[in-house]
Amino acid sequence: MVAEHTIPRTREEVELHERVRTLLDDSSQRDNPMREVLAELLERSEQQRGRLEKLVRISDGYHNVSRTQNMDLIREYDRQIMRLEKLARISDRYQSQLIALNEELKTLTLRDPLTGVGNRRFMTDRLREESERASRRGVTFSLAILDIDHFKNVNDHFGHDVGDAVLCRVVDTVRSCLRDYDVFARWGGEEFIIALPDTALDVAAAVCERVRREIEALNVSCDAVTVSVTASFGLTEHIAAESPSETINRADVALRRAKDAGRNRIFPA
Ligand SMILES: Nc1nc2c(ncn2[C@@H]2O[C@H](COP(=O)(O)OP(=O)(O)OP(=O)(O)O)[C@@H](O)[C@H]2O)c(=O)[nH]1
Repeated sequence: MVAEHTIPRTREEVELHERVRTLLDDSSQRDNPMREVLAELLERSEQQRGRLEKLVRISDGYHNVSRTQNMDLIREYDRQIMRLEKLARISDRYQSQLIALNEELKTLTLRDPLTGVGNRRFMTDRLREESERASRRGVTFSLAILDIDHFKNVNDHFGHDVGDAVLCRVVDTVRSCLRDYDVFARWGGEEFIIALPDTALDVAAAVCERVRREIEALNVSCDAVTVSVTASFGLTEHIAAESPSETINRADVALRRAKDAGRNRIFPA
């Protein structure tokens, strides 16, 4: 392989080189005492040039390796950045899915799965908030416990599915009679609580009467049968400084009285 000259000669250098070569090759100059010195000088100069070219080649090689290494590092860095961006996107998605799941779980723990209304826990939380709000602002709220009459008979005569259908229709009916900010939940079995914020007993009684009448007028068709039910109500107005369970207990006593008095009626505490 012919060594590539990495240090180009200038035109003057080439000419000088040729002139010295011609002189050295000239047989008439063979006995010139300067010839030997000139030949040695040329030889030394070529060796010097050879060393310099070697140095340049090593330095170029080193430069190329380090440039390749730099390029590799930059590519690796870009790859890692892309990977990190992807991870961040996945983590964002994962986080929003977790938040949504959390919300869903929270909703599930506060909802009655059959009817879709709030459950006992939901109502307990809301009543705590409502009684705090009442004492803080000096406002009132009324609370009614609604219990479907002889519901056991519905299940016993028509089956559990019909009983479930009745529960769902009663829930829809009650909801349609309430305002958006009224609070309604299934307290357990065939028993429900209605809390009416900023509502005194007489107004609450009128709301419950409308609900009672709507339930009485219901015809629930399911599994080839049509069922009608009635409901009894124990109603009370929250007393300042009273706990939610004390309010509920008073409404419950009124409900027992409504049942004892013949059902399908509203009894105030
Ligand atoms: N289908 C159905 N029945 C339920 C559900 N939860 C409770 N029950 C039934 O509701 C009935 C309640 O019966 P009781 O407590 O004796 O009350 P009742 O028959 O309504 O009688 P009174 O309240 O005295 O008028 C029981 O038969 C329970 O099995 C439910 O989610 N679905």
